[in-house]
Parts: sequence; structure tokens; C-alpha cells
Amino acid sequence: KPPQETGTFKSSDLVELKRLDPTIQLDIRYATSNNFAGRPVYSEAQAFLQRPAAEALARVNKELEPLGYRLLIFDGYRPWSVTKVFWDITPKAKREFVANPKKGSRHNRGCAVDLSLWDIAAAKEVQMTGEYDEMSPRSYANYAGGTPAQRALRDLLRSKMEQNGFTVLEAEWWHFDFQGWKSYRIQNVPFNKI
Ligand SMILES: C[C@@H](N)C(=O)N[C@H](C)C(=O)O
Ligand SMILES: [Zn+2]
Repeated sequence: KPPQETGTFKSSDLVELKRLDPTIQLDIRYATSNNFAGRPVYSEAQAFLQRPAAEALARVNKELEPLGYRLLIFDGYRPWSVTKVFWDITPKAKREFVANPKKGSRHNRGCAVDLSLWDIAAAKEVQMTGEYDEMSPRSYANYAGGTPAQRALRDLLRSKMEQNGFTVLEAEWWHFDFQGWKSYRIQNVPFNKI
């Protein structure tokens, strides 16, 4: 069961990112077998965020366009039950890369996003210092390895996100939390009930 939270919270206003800005690219790997669970954990390839976070993300996408990039979204709002699956299947030694379901994930609040950059001219995902959901030090936001070009792209994504109210997770270059995430409740609503 999701943790019981007391206090007052903002009402949820989850927005589908593709509806807000159709130029945002999606690669919802959790709706496929191409993810660390090795099977789909979502039945719909969609991404949602609370409205202020979604609007901020659309601003980042606009700012990247003149530089030749768009945002590529891997995940947004995530039902709590999926956070529980991720925790249960992850070896103890790798649990810095998954949220503890006892506390819930900021994804469960609709205030965290997993994403990378899309190269418009090449029509493909850029190469970062490590792969999405790779459970190794290459995922650290300050990892000093990789090529200078990979680090520059990782740092470009981070600086644009930070300028628009997001904070990177130190263990994961692709994971960003939106300011004010504490004001939203942990949810366990499936995508088709939003
Ligand atoms: C599982 C990974 N993509 C992720 O989002 N990790 C953070 C820590 C989370 O589960 O909130
Ligand atoms: Zn994440």
C-alpha cells in the first residue's frame, strides 16, 4: 500500500506532455521490454506531469530548439505500484538508483521527469555519458568520464532544466525533480484513469 500522508496538498492536475507540446519526443521504455525490468510495466506509452512542471518542461524544449535539440522523455508521473516493482526487482547494492516505496518517488507525485536530448538534425537521441537507467557510476550527474562532447550535452540538459525550476538527482543525469514537489500527494492512479 502507498504511504499514508497527512497534511494539506495541492489538487492533482496531471497534463499529458505530448498534448501540451507535440514537438516533445517520447521514448516510454517502461511501456516496452526495453527497460531494466525486462518487461512492460505500463500499458500506455504516455507521459504526464503536474501542470506547472509540464509548462516549465515545454519552456525548456522551446529554449533548446535554436540549439538544435528537443527533449526526449523516458518517464514522468509513475504510479506508486510501479515504484514498488522497481524496488523489489533491484538488488540491494543498486538501490541508490530506485526510490524506496516506503517514502515514495517524486515521480509518484507527478513532479519528476526522466529525460535526455533529441538531436533534431540527426533525428536521434544524443549520446550521454551513460545509458538511461544504467546502474553504474556513469549515471552520476557529476561523472567525470565519457567524452567531452557527452559531458557537454549532459551539462547543457542540466543547465536548461535548472534555469526552469528543476533539480538533478546526483545519482542519475536523466532524473529531475520540479520545485514544490512536496505540495503534491503520492498517487497510484493508472494512466488510463487520469
Ligand atoms: C528508476 C529510475 N528511472 C528513477 O526514476 N529513479 C528514481 C530514484 C526514482 O525512482 O524516483
Ligand atoms: Zn526518475
